[in-house]
Amino acid sequence: MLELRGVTAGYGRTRVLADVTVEVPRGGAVAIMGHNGAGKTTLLRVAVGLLPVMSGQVLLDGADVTRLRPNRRVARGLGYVPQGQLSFPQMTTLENLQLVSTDRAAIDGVLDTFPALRGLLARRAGLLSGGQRQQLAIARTLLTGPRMLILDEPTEGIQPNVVAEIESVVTALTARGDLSVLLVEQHVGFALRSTGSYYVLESGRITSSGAGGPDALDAVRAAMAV
Ligand SMILES: Nc1ncnc2c1ncn2[C@@H]1O[C@H](COP(=O)(O)OP(=O)(O)OP(=O)(O)O)[C@@H](O)[C@H]1O
Repeated sequence: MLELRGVTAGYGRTRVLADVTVEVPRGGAVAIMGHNGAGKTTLLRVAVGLLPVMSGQVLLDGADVTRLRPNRRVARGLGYVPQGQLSFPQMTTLENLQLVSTDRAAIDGVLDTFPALRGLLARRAGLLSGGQRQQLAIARTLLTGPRMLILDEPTEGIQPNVVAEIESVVTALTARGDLSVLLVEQHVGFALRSTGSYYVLESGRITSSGAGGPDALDAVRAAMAV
């Protein structure tokens, strides 16, 4: 479970987030939506500990982690997949995974969620498609065994015909029940289908929130049209 309580944060003296409160329940999945520049990545960076709060608190499984460094949060079960499908391009898919764990059983377990990667283990990551590289980035983070997974725009820069593949991976993860997920995603339909609740962030403030599902589509579109 992850909670941001009344978080105000930004860069230098510039405030980007103002009094933001977000809760991801244990085993639940939450989507954050909003226009470019609304502060979504900033919110995730605060959750992970890459950016300090100006005020407010971050709680992980009920414990106050506001002052903990990112590596200490990871040790407590936080996993973060930043934007950009990051991988080491000269290394193979398998070698990229082995940077986190050389336990073949653990790698096999994670690959169950990424059947597309199984046949690509010997291929250099630099030769993978954007969608495949995104799956590799998520798989690598899953190898750290997180209970709380943070995904920043997994479909960013992905060809439209592969977005459904990423959606099915994310949906499989959010359906697991033993993993909490915080998802930033521009594709509103995908975000609502794969999560249980949503928040809309506009100019650093939460302007709308509610239960997810297809019924929320109109509410979110209206909130984002303002
Ligand atoms: N390192 C930084 N230094 C100064 N300002 C920054 C920095 N990173 C982001 N910002 C500013 O903070 C605001 C919010 O940026 P952020 O990346 O959190 O938005 P976002 O909602 O994730 O946008 P996008 O959908 O484009 O990724 C923007 O005005 C941005 O210019």
